Amino acid sequence: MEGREVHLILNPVAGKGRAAGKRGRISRFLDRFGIEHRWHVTRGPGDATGIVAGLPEGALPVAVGGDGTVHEVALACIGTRRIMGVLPAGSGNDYVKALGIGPSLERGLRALAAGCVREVDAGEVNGVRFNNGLGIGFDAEVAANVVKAPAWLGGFGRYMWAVYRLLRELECREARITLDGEVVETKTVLVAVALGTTYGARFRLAPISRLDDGLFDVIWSEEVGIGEVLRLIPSVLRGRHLDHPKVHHARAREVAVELERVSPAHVDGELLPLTGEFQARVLPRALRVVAPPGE
Ligand SMILES: Nc1ncnc2c1ncn2[C@@H]1O[C@H](COP(=O)(O)OP(=O)(O)OP(=O)(O)O)[C@@H](O)[C@H]1O
Repeated sequence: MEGREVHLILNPVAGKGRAAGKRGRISRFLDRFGIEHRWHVTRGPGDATGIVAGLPEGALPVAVGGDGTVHEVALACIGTRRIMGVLPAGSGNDYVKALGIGPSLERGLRALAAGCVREVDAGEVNGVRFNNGLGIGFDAEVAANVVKAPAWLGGFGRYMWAVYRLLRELECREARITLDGEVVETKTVLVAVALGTTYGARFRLAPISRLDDGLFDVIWSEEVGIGEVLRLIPSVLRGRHLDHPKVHHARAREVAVELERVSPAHVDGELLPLTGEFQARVLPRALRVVAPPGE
């Protein structure tokens, strides 16, 4: 990190407000390593992207929050040469799992001090960029309902609350999925177009995804009922669902998904405008992130 001014982009409400309390520990750690830093506190959704876009060239923004904050910082860095860092401090810390940092703030700080930079893939769907993944269908309905869950349940608890609430109205949709020109027709409960491994605070939907292979890992189900989804949930938590006969996996650079009806969808947990047509493509190694070296 030599010579680079570190700009910590803190989302004070992340982690149910606990992120703000980590400020002292982070500053002490960086001071010990002689890393100059400045704090920026976000004031609402979208603020982090604007703050990072306004930083001088060569400054290194570090998202201090959850996946929403990482997504907003990444939006200002994808496709530029700007390097970003991540210090996990949210309720959902999915992206850091794929980066090899995991949910530990200590590991994030050590990675920052070591200063190893990885070039990783980003994605774009219908013109919207993302760093971790696109989810269409059930996954996004859950993301939309998580906000209604009681805060005391925590990130994973709130996600499970939404999953069980939505199971009663579980719906599979006719879908035409095109993977680098190969067409699959199916009826599905969800299609995940993944860069990272983990979604919804703990679901290892794409356990074998790599961040720098230039490919999406696409996972989709065939038509499934409530009982099957209930049985699949523990497998997805452990990342063991890919050998289930109704779960499919493929890799592709370009993915199109056409649904019979509009469906909720999200990128990195942020909801997209309702549509039934999705055109996604990988942006190979378009993002530079401070992270432990990849294997
Ligand atoms: N000052 C603020 N007040 C309210 N919301 C904010 C503020 N700053 C940022 N945000 C928004 O908070 C949202 C959630 O942040 P983030 O994902 O980083 O934390 P989290 O604890 O993991 O949250 P969640 O569990 O809701 O995903 C982001 O979408 C961001 O835009």
